[in-house]
Amino acid sequence: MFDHKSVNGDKEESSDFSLSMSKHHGLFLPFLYPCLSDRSHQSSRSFQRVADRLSSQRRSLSQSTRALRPATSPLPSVHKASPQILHHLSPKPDDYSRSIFVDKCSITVHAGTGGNGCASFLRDTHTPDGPPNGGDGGPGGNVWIQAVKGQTSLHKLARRGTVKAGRGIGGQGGNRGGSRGADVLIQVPPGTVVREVWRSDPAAEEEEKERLRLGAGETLEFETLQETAGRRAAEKRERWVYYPGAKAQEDTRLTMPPPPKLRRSNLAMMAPQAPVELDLSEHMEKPMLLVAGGMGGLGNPHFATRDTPKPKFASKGELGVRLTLELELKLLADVGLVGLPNAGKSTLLRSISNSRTRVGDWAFTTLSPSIGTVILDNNQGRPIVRSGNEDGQGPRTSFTIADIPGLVEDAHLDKGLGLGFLRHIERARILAFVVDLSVEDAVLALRNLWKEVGEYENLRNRELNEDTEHRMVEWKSFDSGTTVSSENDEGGVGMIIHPEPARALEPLKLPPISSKPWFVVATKADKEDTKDNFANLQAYIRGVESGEIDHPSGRKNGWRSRVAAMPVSAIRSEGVNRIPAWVAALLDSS
Ligand SMILES: Nc1nc2c(ncn2[C@@H]2O[C@H](COP(=O)(O)OP(=O)(O)OP(=O)(O)O)[C@@H](O)[C@H]2O)c(=O)[nH]1
Ligand SMILES: [Mg+2]
Repeated sequence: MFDHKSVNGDKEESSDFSLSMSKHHGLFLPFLYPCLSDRSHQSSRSFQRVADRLSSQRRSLSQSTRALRPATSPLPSVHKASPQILHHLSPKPDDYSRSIFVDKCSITVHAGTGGNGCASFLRDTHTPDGPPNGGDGGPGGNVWIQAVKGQTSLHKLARRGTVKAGRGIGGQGGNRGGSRGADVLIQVPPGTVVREVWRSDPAAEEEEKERLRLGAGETLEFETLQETAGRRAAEKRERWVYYPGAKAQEDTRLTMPPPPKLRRSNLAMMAPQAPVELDLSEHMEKPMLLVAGGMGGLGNPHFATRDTPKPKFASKGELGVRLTLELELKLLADVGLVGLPNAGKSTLLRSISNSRTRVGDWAFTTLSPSIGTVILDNNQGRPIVRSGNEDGQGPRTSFTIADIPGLVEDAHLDKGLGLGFLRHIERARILAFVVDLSVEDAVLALRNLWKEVGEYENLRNRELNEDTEHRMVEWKSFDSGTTVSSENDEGGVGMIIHPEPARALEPLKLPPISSKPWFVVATKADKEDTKDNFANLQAYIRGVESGEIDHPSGRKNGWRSRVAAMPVSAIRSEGVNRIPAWVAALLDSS
């Protein structure tokens, strides 16, 4: 049923797919609630087969000694010590792995500085005072960026803070050029948006200064003789290296040519134009150049003239470009688990993925999102759930699930763990609403969750509009261009700031939450007296799907095709194997 053709291919098969999807009302029940099942659906068989295979595979992996209960037997209430509860799903308080998750960070990137040129002269037995033969310095290292599958968080980069490429090696005597500095590669998860906040580009800044100095003329007039002397002395220090034999005093008296213009390497043409704005939504086979290293300095033969045939100086390597970038995950995971505190989200995540997130019988056990990966493979190189685009990147072998900390009422007013966590919800491709069947009316719980999500979305849109208006006003007060000029009191000369001050970035634009595919996971179905609650929930979902009942977000064009409610007992790992197959099919069709 979930093969490639049925998802991507011809009409007939896809209609079979949607038919079988729409018959889910009978599909998910026999496992936990046999009396509610509708046995007439023949199309559920293959689905059941896939789920059973996943189930047997997982059972053998967890080495559970649990005996399967006959499907028709009544389900007893759960006790902590019950041998039927899988120990990794009801772990001891300290049995969890810490997950460090960062979805937004800012880093400073330094392209490598070029190596210095060399000032040396040929010396051998027959040539005591030979011609200049200093080699050029090597260029500085480049910084590359690549989105790679399998990465889920930016925490490593956030901790690193600054990424520096290697410095070019200086030239040597005998016309030997220095080697290139070491490149660095920044790896980010697919779905990362990279935006430039600040840039210092010595070559561009010098060009700009030169243009203003020559073009406007005023600046030169204002420069006193003392200032000019100061500038030249600074240039001597910053732009030149001297032959070791040249005496310190001689340095200052040397008549130096004007320093060579700062150059850009050919590679720099490949780097994205300033300001950098990249949306790395897909896995990249090859890295992409972010910023090229500075050019190496020139050796002393470059400065030999008729008047100075043996220059005792060479130029220094050029400083590399420095950037401050803001990295933000636009896509957190394929599925986001949304539910009240203590609903059982972490247990569910542990039962279907490799995650070892913390589980506890109290609210707010999970304090920051953690991501689990669900492998759709039978560990023998064959996908157990066939999914993925044939013409795209081949079959899908896994997907990711984010355990988002519990939502409470008025979370959109920053209550509970607040807005930060609502922000994560809009970064999941599919939403899985987790409701606890044993606590309260599941329909009410679902509607409250949607209400919070909807309120947050309204709030965010309002903020976004206000922000845009604010920006428009601010924009008018500045001159456009690379320099920022502000009129002084007398309405005189503009002030030129190099490098440009940091930019304020707009919030990312993301698709509306109500348009995301969603489904409901009704957990703790093993507890007593949950049957009616589930039946109500299922009737509600059926109504939403058929359009008789409004979308729970209250939006007219909210996503309502193929909505489902699945009863599961995460703690016993019962009913959960339907989730991977369902998600894979949703991912394929969205
Ligand atoms: N009987 C039963 N208990 C469950 C089930 N799933 C989870 N629990 C229990 O419910 C409690 C809360 O589970 P968690 O997975 O920590 O809940 P959570 O939604 O992650 O909670 P927060 O992290 O606080 O938002 C734990 O004591 C679990 O053992 C289930 O399917 N059946
Ligand atoms: Mg949790």
